[in-house]
Amino acid sequence: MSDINAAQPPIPAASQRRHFVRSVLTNPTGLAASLALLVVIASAIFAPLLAPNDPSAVQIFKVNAVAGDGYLLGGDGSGRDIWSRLLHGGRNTFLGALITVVIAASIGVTAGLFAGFYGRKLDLVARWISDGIMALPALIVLLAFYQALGASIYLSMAVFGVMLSPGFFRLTRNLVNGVKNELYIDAARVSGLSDLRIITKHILLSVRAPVVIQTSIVAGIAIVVQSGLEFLGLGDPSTPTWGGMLQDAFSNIYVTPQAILWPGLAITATVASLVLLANAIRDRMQQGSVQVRAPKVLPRTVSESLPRAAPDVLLDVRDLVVAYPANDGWREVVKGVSLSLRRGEVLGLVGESGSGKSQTAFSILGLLSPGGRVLSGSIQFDGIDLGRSSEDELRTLRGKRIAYVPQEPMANLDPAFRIGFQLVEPMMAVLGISRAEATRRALKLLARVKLPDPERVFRAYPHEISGGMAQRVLIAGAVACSPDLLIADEPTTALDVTVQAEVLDLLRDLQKEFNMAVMLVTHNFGVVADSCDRVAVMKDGRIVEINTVADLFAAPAHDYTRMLLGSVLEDGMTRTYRPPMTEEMRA
Ligand SMILES: Nc1ncnc2c1ncn2[C@@H]1O[C@H](COP(=O)(O)OP(=O)(O)OP(=O)(O)O)[C@@H](O)[C@H]1O
Repeated sequence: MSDINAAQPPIPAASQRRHFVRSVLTNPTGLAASLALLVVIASAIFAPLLAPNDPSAVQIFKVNAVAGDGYLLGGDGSGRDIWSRLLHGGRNTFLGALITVVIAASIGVTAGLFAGFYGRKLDLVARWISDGIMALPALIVLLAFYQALGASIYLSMAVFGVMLSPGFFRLTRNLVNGVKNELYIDAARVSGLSDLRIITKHILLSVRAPVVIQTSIVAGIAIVVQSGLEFLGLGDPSTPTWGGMLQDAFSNIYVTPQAILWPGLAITATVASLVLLANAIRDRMQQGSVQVRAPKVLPRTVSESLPRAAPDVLLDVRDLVVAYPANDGWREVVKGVSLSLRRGEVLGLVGESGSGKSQTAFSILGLLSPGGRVLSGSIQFDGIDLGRSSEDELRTLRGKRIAYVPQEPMANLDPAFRIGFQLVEPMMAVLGISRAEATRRALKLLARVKLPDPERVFRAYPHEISGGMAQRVLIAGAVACSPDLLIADEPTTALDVTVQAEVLDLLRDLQKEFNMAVMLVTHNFGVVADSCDRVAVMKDGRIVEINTVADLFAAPAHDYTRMLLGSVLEDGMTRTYRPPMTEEMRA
């Protein structure tokens, strides 16, 4: 069965939930399973209306009768209507399964939530109990309880619910362990929410999807086990159930072999539908976060022919429009951006949060988030039209000629591998060099980015180094193949202020050494002043001003630039330039 042992991001909004359900139903398996379940459940609910006969009424002349004469599917060994018993049997079978699922999920999920959240002794005790229950042979326990508690299959199913609760417990506990240290949980704690509210609101939300899958599977198991017990003769013979029908049909198999078909089919179809529905939900979850389906109509078209950029221009972006699907069509997040970057030049991309800086950078890298599209415009890199390049061509460019330094260094190193491995493998693949040569170069690069004791860092795992060291490692990896263009997306934001300055100095030195063009995405005009030749100011997905750093600081043309510079001045962050005081600023 699938891996459902991973917490999923919460699916918060009602509209997103609707999209989630819709996308499960657009999967043919999900749709077929849901329809089948709907039919079976509806016929069980409306059994008293749909059943033509009393399911317990015996007609002696209809014993093992063939279909017809008021008995749609024939009569059973006691002369009762198989069709009516099938409908009513569904009711009773579902009731048994429901009891099992409710008890298993309530005990298991509650225990898992609290044990996972609080850990320590509570977790230890809960695990002991769970392991103890799992060690019991379920069938023997059920038979013993049946003897002790009397002939009620529902009591047995309640006991079976307790036996299945460790499955829910383990799943939930593992999921909670995965999410309880997330920042949004810390934020909820800091905001003063009680533990109970955090557990029931935030944590339960993020673990519910795998729990839903588990519920579906357990319901299938409960139906099979209940039918099995009834087939063995347990349960109330006067109550119609699918398992009881199986037993009756089996004892008359040589007289009316077809009678076993109907309860068998009902059980098989229901259990298969539950498992297939669980698989469809799991498949949907594995596709990642909920996405809005892309509208079919594109508002603009990608330009057909590109005028060739000037020879010293390495990157030429023209009228770039990037959009994401929204409920009412496309939502443009980059709205006609044009910029160019010469070889060896450093361009700063500044603007407030959400102004489209990263989306501009990611479209150059060809790494927009799922759903994101370049709707129009063009991106030329050294004469290559990136909009028309295949994914393979882009991958080759990204590895070798266009490098990227991310915002969160730790999140971009794989915790499972040593630093050395993460530097050496890409170098071997991209440059086609031997492991020994790649190792030699990696050590040299680690020394070049001024990491103390490069040998130790080479052998270290990411958690054994600091954030600043991790960023140096990533910079070393980025320049390993002497790229022509380096895109650095707020490379110092996650770092300590003193480390920020060192990393910026390093980037500047490497830029000169490798004569790289650098696109530096930042909020910080101080960084622009220190590191860039030119700067583009973005607001609401557009470039409102682009100029050399000196001219822009000396005479900002746009109100928004002046406002940004004004706020920088208040923070005292600009180290080199001081913007001139405008009338507004004086006021
Ligand atoms: N995956 C996505 N789906 C939909 N919209 C997105 C997605 N990623 C980003 N956006 C939207 O694109 C817009 C621009 O985001 P972008 O990340 O480029 O901002 P930014 O200027 O880099 O901000 P910051 O400095 O905070 O990183 C924002 O309104 C954001 O909500």
